[in-house]
Parts: sequence; C-alpha cells; structure tokens
Amino acid sequence: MCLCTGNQIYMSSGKSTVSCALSKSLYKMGKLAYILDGDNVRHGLNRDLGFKAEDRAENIRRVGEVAKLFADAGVICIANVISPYRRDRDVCRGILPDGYFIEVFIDVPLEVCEARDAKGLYKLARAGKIKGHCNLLSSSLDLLDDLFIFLQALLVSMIRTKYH
Ligand SMILES: Nc1ncnc2c1ncn2[C@@H]1O[C@H](COP(=O)(O)OS(=O)(=O)O)[C@@H](OP(=O)(O)O)[C@H]1O
Ligand SMILES: Nc1ncnc2c1ncn2[C@@H]1O[C@H](COP(=O)(O)OP(=O)(O)O)[C@@H](O)[C@H]1O
Repeated sequence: MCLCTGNQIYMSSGKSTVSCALSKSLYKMGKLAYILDGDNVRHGLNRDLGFKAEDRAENIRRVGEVAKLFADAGVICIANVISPYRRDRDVCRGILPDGYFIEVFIDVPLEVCEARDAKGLYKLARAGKIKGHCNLLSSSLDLLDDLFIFLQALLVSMIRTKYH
C-alpha cells in the first residue's frame, strides 16, 4: 500500500498525478494495482464522514482496512488521500504487515497549490465558505519524520510530463 500525502498544503499538491503515474508504471511491470481515491471513497463507503479531525481519522482508518483487503488479495493499493494527521497514518501502518505501508510526502508550497486550485476549494476556504480546510489548519498538522518517500515538486513535474 502506498499512501500519498502533502506538505502543509494538500489539495492540488499532485497526489492524483503521482498516483496515476505509479499505477501506469506498475501495470507496465505486470503488477495489479488499484487507486483508492479519497474523493471517490467519500462518495460511497465514507459518505457519512465530513472533514473534522474525527471524521478524517475514521476516513483514513477505513481506507487502511480496505487497503489491507487489497493486500490480502495480492493487489497493490495506492491510497490517494490527504491524511493530515500522523496518528491516523500510524493506525494504517499498524493495520498492515510490516513493510507494506509506504508513505509518500509531496513537498509543494501553498502558493503553488493555491494557484492551481483545481476544484476551487482554496477560493471557497478563503471566503470562509467551507470548514476544516486542512491547509488553513497548518498549526495542527503533524510533521513527518518517518517518511519512506519524499517527492520534491520538481520531480512531480517530471513525472507529470512523462505520464500526461
Ligand atoms: N474541508 C474540506 N471541505 C470540502 N472538501 C474537502 C475538504 N478537505 C478536503 N476536501 C476534498 O475532499 C477530497 C478527499 O479528501 P481526503 O479524504 O483525502 O481527506 S482526508 O484524508 O480525510 O484528510 C480532497 O481531494 P483532493 O483535492 O484530491 O486532495 C478535496 O477535494
Ligand atoms: N508538478 C505539477 N506541475 C504543474 N501542474 C501540476 C503538477 N502536479 C499537478 N498539477 C496539476 O494540478 C492540478 C491538481 O493536481 P492533482 O494531481 O489532481 O492534485 P491532488 O490530487 O493532490 O488534488 C491538476 O490540474 C494537475 O494537472
């Protein structure tokens, strides 16, 4: 399982871009993979959850449990979720066998993500029209010191160019 996350800034950081590129690479290597996308999961399995900390925790716990089912079936699960809190990521790490949980941190500055604002969520957050926008809750974010993979913005751009 691979869990894509962001810096202090999460939306539009390039998680989907990286997830798709990884999935294509794995396919070429003959590996079965499935992207468990936060947005999609929140339309079905997790549609009862919002964006306050407890809901994000439950969202990530369920994603981890589903990823474990994929792993049991021999499928690599690319969990494309924000997952801003370390304790939630640690729950997933604990659910999976040792070495199965690979965390990916995408290091992109706020200005860059906000300029992209693919879904217009930054604009809404700045206008106070959505609550719990994690980018504006940076004081409660957990820094990552147990990372497996750290992706610099430049590398994400290269990946995007290659796989677009
Ligand atoms: N506060 C708030 N209000 C409205 N919408 C929001 C909010 N936070 C996140 N999003 C959108 O939800 C997408 C999925 O979020 P996640 O499930 O990955 O978040 S989390 O891991 O539970 O923190 C997430 O997807 P991406 O844009 O792909 O990152 C956002 O589009
Ligand atoms: N390195 C990059 N350079 C330029 N644009 C990018 C880069 N990474 C992502 N994008 C663009 O930014 C937008 C959001 O990217 P996406 O991968 O959907 O982010 P996330 O899944 O984290 O919300 C998309 O339009 C995508 O094409």
